[in-house]
Order: sequence, then structure tokens, then C-alpha cells
Amino acid sequence: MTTAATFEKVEKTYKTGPFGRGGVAAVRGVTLTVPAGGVFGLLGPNRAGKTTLVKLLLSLSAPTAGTVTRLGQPLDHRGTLGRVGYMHENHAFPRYLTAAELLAFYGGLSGVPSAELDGRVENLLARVGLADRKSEPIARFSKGMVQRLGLAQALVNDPDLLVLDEPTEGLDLGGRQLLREVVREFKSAGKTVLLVSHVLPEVQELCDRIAVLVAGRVVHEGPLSELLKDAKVGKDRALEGALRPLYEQHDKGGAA
Ligand SMILES: Nc1ncnc2c1ncn2[C@@H]1O[C@H](COP(=O)(O)OP(=O)(O)OP(=O)(O)O)[C@@H](O)[C@H]1O
Repeated sequence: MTTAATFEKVEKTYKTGPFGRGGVAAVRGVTLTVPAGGVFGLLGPNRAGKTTLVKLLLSLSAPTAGTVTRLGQPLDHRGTLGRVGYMHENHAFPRYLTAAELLAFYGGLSGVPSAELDGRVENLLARVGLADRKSEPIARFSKGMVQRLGLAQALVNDPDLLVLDEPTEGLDLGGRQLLREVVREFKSAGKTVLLVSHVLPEVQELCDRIAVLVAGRVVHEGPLSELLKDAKVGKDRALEGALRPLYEQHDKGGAA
């Protein structure tokens, strides 16, 4: 099987406190395979360790133990990073750049040929509804506009693996619809989306397979339909317990 990502017996403990004597065990022995092609949901309550797994996959943080692969290669194969797009919840883009400058900057960093860059930037800005604001500095953008720009930035290198970490936070209805379209296009093109969320209905709508992470451990992994069936009929109490708060969060208006 070709894989988009694998984690084998992965641990991540963040050092904390004076002289790093304390520690937070964010990921505890995770073994997980994200197959290439399709939409994989990584689901779990706050502080479950979802973003930590993403950071390990993107070489933004190093595992304390275990092995991670990205697009079939070990993490030190940096070339695979140029085939990944990453959109997350809180973008800290340089605010003095214009939208077009930002996309050109990220496109250049990820190796987009310069002959293609201008056209791609124009197309993406149109796609995310920012064509008329392309020459304005990001400092003037609302949170939703920054999120739309974040989506364009994640697509600028035409990635094979798109990682979306809580992508709908701050997006309006139109932005969410756009995001769903992008996810479905990736799926039809045989590419991979890793969707991280604490909102079960969002994951339910888009994902083929999911892993549920609780307190740094994978408590379930498999096709979404099977997991929901098992949880519903109460066959698996641990899974039911893990999923309930995610539904409740949605019902209370925590949905993205
Ligand atoms: N740089 C860090 N230093 C110390 N602890 C950290 C660091 N980053 C994350 N943690 C801790 O690791 C645990 C997992 O955090 P992580 O952000 O991976 O969870 P998450 O599932 O993505 O949560 P959320 O849904 O709230 O974003 C939490 O207890 C968090 O406080």
C-alpha cells in the first residue's frame, strides 16, 4: 500500500518548567497509517495531541521516540515537504505583505517554477475570492480573509498531501463551502487530505477513514461508517465515550 503518512510507536513529550525538568506527554505510542488517496480524519477533543502529530509529520517538531514517514519517505527526506500543503487555524503571516506577495513568497519557497508562479497566484486568489484585494496588505484583512488566504497558500505548490488543521475556524459559510469543494477535488484527483478536527459532523461529511485520538493515544481507527455504527449500537464503550463530547460540542454551537 502506498502511504501518505505513517506513525510507528511514536511518542512526543514536550519539556516544560525550569531547565526542562517537567514534561507533557502529548503523544503516547501512536501507530497509525494514513493511506495515499482519500480523506483521512484525525478527530479528538482539545489537547488530545492532534496538532502535535501534524507538527511531527511536517518536521515542525521532532518525535521523542518512534518513526514517522511522509509520502513514503523518512522525515529527513526534505524534498517531500514541497509536496505537502498545510493550512492551520492561526496563521501568522507577515502583515505588511500583500496577498499576492505572500502567495508568491510561499510558492517560491516550495519550488514552484517562476514561469508558472504569477498565473498560479492569480488563479488561487480568484478561487478563494480575494482577487479584488490582492494588492492590499494582510494587515487590513479580517480573520475570515486571512483563513481564505491560508487555504490559497496551502494550495500554491499543488500538493499531493493537504493537511488541514481545524480549517473552518473563522471561515464564513461561503469559505466552508469552498473548503469542502477543495477537499472533494483532492479526493477525485486521487490525492490525500488529512483533516484534523474536534467537530465530528464536519469529519463525518468529508472523511473516508478516521482515527480518534484521546489523551495522546489512538483509541480507534478505521472506515468512518464502521466506527459510527459501532459507537451507535454501543458495542464499544471507549469509542462511544470518546465521541460523545465531540457531538455535544457541536450541539452547543462549537461546530465549525
Ligand atoms: N510547545 C508545547 N510545549 C508544551 N506543551 C505543549 C506544547 N504544544 C502542545 N503542548 C501540550 O500537548 C498536549 C497536546 O496538544 P495538541 O495541541 O497537540 O492537542 P490538540 O489535540 O491539537 O488540541 P486542540 O484541539 O486544543 O488544538 C496539550 O496538553 C498541550 O498543552
